[in-house]
Amino acid sequence: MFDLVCIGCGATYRSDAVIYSCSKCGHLLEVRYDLANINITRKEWQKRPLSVWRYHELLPVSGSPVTLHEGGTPLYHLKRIGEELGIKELYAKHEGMNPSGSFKDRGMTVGVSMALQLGMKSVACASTGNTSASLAVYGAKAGIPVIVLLPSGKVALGKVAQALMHGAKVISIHGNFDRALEMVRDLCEKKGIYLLNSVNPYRLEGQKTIGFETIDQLDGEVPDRMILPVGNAGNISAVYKGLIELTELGFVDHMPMMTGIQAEGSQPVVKAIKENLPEVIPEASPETIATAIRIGAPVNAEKVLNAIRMSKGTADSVTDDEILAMQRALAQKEGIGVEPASAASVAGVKKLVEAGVIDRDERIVCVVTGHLLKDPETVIKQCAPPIECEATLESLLAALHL
Ligand SMILES: Cc1ncc(COP(=O)(O)O)c(C=O)c1O
Repeated sequence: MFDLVCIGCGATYRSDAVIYSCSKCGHLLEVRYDLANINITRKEWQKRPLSVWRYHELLPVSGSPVTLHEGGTPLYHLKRIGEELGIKELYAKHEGMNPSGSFKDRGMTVGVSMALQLGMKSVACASTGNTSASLAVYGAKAGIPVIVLLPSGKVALGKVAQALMHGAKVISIHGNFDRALEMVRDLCEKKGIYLLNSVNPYRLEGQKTIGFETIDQLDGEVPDRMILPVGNAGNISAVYKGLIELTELGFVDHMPMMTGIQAEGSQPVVKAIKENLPEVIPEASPETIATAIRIGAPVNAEKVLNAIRMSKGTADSVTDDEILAMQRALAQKEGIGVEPASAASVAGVKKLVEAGVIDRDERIVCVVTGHLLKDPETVIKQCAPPIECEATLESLLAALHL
C-alpha cells in the first residue's frame, strides 16, 4: 500500500525496511501511498470520531495501533486576540490537549505501532522534552523499553517528570539537543534500537493529521495560512505533506501558506528563508526560553524549505519577550494554556500582521503545540506568588482589599 521514497534521489525502499535516510544519497525518506487506490471519501471520514485514526487509510499501520485516543484536539476561535489584531478568523489548534500534552502523541501512536509492526524490541529518541514524554507514554502502553537522551538542564520540568514516571531510561547529556540527536542516531544504528525522532518518516505520518483535522473542523474549508513553531521542522513538514495528499485525492483544491516561527536565538530556518539560501545553515549555540524549539540543526531542513517555498508561506522569528507576552495573552484573554514554544506561533501572527506581511482578512490557524503545565517553572517566574492569608474571614477580606 505504500513505499518509503527518498526525497532526494527518489530511491524506493520496502515498507518493512528499518531505515531513516537514503542509503544511496543520504537524504530523508517519506511515506508514499498509492493514492489512486485509496478508496475513501471525506464524508466517510467525517462519520468517524475526530482522531488520528479517523484517517487510517492514509497511515502506514496495518494492525491494531498502540493508542491512547490521540488527536481530536479543539480548534479554538481566538476572538479577543483576533479582535485586538484586527483579524476576524484567527484560530488555535490546541495540541496540548493530547494524552501526554503535546502534538508528539500523534507521531508516537503511529511510530510506536510501526516499531511493533517491524518487530523492534526497544525504542529511543533525543528530545527537547515533549518527544521523550510522549515516547515514554506510548512505550509504556506498548510494553517496550524506552531510552531518551535529554540536553542536561535544558528540559522543562513537566516533561522530565513524564519521561521518568512513565518508566523511560532517561539520560541527561552534557551537550545540546543537536548533539543528543547525533548520539542517539549512532546508538540506534549500532544497537538495533528503533529511532523515533522526526527523521523517522512514520512519526510524521501521524503528525500530518493535524492538518486533516483542521480542515474537517473548518467544514472542509482550507485556511489561508497555517502557522507553526519550528524546531526540528518535522511538524510543519508533516502538515504540509498531509495537505498535499488531500489535494492529490481531490479533497481540497488549494494549500494554505505554511508559515514557520522560530525564536530569535534559534532561527536557522528563518535565516534560510529570508536570505533565500539553498539550504539551512546550522546554528552552533541556539538559545531561547522556549526550550522545545531550542534547536540549531533541524534534521528536516530540506522538507521545511520545500514546504514553505512551495506553499508560498514564510518564516519569521519572535523574541523571548514576545513569546512570553503571547503565552500570558492566550492564558488570560482566551483561557488557553500553552507552553512558550507554542505561543511562538501566535506571537508570530502578531508580528507579521503588524509588519503587513499577513493580511488581516486571512483565515489563520495557529498550531499551539504543547500544554501550559509542561513548563511550570517558566509560568511561576512570570506570575506573582499566591497571597498568604491567615485562616480567618477578616484576613481574607484584608488580603482581597474588600
Ligand atoms: C511544544 C513544541 N512545539 C514545537 C516543537 C517543534 O516541532 P518540530 O521539531 O517538529 O519543528 C516542539 C518540538 O519538540 C515542541 O515540543
